[in-house]
Amino acid sequence: MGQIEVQDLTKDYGSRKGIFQVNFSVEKGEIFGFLGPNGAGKTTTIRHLMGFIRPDSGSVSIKGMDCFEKREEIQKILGYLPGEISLLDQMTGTEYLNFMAGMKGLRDRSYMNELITYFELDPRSKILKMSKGMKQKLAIVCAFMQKPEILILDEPTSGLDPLMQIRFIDLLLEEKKRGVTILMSSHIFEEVEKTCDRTAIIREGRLATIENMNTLAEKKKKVYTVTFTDGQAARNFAEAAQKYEAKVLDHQVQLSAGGRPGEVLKKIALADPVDVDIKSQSLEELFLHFYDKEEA
Ligand SMILES: Nc1ncnc2c1ncn2[C@@H]1O[C@H](COP(=O)(O)OP(=O)(O)OP(=O)(O)O)[C@@H](O)[C@H]1O
Repeated sequence: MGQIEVQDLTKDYGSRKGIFQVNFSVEKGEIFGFLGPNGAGKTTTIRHLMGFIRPDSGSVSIKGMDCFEKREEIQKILGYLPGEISLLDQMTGTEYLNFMAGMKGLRDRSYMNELITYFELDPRSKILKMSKGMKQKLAIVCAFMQKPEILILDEPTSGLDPLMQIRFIDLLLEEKKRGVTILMSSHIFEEVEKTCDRTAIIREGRLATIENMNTLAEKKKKVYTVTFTDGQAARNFAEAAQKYEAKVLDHQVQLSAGGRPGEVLKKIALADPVDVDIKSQSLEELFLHFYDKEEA
């Protein structure tokens, strides 16, 4: 059984809003991505995991504990980063972190301080006066500081600048090495691609697909741009490589093909070109159609 189990989870808000028959599980040590357009049901699913809402039907459990019945126990062991952060505005960042550390029974504050330094956060000012990015950093420190074995992260990098986004991804990869189980919703394909083992796409409250990121690499189309010394050599090669949708552009030929690259590369090698450039389709190109209402 997975660390996180979601079975036939349904919450019907009426007017076709909500989540319907959602099924997935997340194994120990796995990073599971949760993608989908605005209003698809990511936050609603996550709020069930935190025990904030009770399912209409189906079940949600973490480490075998029902998320609603055992919400107090579960919230204690989880690191949680909410999508919309509401912090205690009148406190300073430092007061807030100390308050939260106290609530979680965290004695050793050394990792908390390491995280503050790592994200270059100055927690001394009042939360009210903090920028969106600063508040996000504060919430990240709060979610990670107790080194939880399970992390639930709702759009964790929203509001972070590009450098901090990279730092966050590195932190996730470090946590993964520790064997932490992570469920993360996101709108950023690149961070999902860099970190997740599997990714689910939710659309209009229903799971559209769950993809394993390793096997996904094989599904991705690749575009091979093959350069020859002259146009005639390019045209000859294109003729021989028609099955790969060959297109001639002056003395270059573009081929595109899915699957493993071995067969195409052999064909290219036989033609002895001067150069080859290979580009893989991005996760965005592969997944974007799930965001298109027309296609739904
Ligand atoms: N308490 C509620 N009452 C009625 N409808 C709700 C409630 N909470 C959420 N919804 C609706 O359920 C749907 C799913 O919302 P949810 O916040 O889970 O989406 P999301 O995938 O997290 O979106 P985003 O990417 O915009 O954050 C939306 O249509 C939303 O309006």
